[in-house]
Amino acid sequence: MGFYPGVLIAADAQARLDRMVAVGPVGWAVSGGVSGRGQVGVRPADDSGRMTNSAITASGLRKAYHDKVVLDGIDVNVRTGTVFALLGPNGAGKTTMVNVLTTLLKADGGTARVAGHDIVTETKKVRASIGVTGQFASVDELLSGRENLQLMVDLHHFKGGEGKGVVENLLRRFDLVESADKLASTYSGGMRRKLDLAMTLVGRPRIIFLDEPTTGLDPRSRRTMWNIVRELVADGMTIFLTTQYLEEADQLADQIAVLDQGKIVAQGTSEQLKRQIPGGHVQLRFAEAAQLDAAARVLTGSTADAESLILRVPSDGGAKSLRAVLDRLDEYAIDVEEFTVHMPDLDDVFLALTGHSSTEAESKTEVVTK
Ligand SMILES: Nc1ncnc2c1ncn2[C@@H]1O[C@H](COP(=O)(O)OP(=O)(O)OP(=O)(O)O)[C@@H](O)[C@H]1O
Repeated sequence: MGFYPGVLIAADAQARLDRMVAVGPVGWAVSGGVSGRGQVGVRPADDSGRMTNSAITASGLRKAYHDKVVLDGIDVNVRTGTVFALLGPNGAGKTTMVNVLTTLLKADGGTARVAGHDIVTETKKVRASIGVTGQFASVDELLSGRENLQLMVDLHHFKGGEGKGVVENLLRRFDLVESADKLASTYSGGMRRKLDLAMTLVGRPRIIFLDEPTTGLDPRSRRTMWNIVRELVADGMTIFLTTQYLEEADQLADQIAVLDQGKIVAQGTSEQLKRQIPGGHVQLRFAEAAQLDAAARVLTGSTADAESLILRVPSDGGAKSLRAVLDRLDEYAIDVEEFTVHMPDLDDVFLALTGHSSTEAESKTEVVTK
């Protein structure tokens, strides 16, 4: 699933222009430098005009396709200037959630406000406040990077020189200067994603929806995208991110919601989620069954797997408890082949919460583009 933010932007250029005029002249931070959290972001106001700290709120959102329930009463609260990650395997309903919040799709029930505006009754205002990049970039392949950006600028009707400044600054900020005049069709997957995001930023959105921004990217491009996201948040933007990568949510998100079969099965910080499952353990591999049995007898609470000759010993991963395990083995002259410390990660969380691993989702990951 994915969608084409270009349609959204084109349909709403005037509203964005109105907002930009209200906000003031365009001035891009070339370096993407830190300007302080919350400094740039304007707090949304609710109907009574009160300022709120929530960039996005949703309550009881429901959506079904025929008899298939995709969103089954979703509640979220995304604080302004933070990264919120909606984590789930393929088909969990992530794109549907993004489409509903960005007003591209009507929910069957529930309410939501984005940038303080109701997604049903204030569609235009919502659209004027957000930027969206999907899994499938809205980049026009027959244009160069610079031309794609210029097209966005033209849609926003910047005045004269201001528009040129925006294009050049974004090219520099996203490290696209060298390839600016090459056709986007020659860009790598990572470059295309960067260009897509740069195009979204032309409208100076306060809230950005990134629908699986790194799916299919190689590890280096993924890290580049993570750094860009961190810079955007440092500049005061709010990011609603969907991902099927546990590490991505762990790395970027202030809050993570785990979506499974239409429901949010857990929500919290990465640390809070990790705390919901049993603690870490030390894994010891032995060369012989006799050694495994001996170790199992002297290390209390351990569980042995005779086939793999592996013993799991509960541990907090701290130096003290690790030393205690090794000292005990020494004391009984038991030789260990391999010693690894395993602290719980989000994959363990997913397994504990949903009863199934996220491996299914990750193994689907499409062809990696360089
Ligand atoms: N227009 C549609 N008509 C019918 N079913 C749909 C439609 N759009 C999505 N679905 C179904 O709804 C479910 C959720 O889809 P969605 O795209 O929201 O999931 P996702 O978590 O974004 O997954 P992916 O990572 O594969 O994009 C899937 O089973 C999908 O097949």
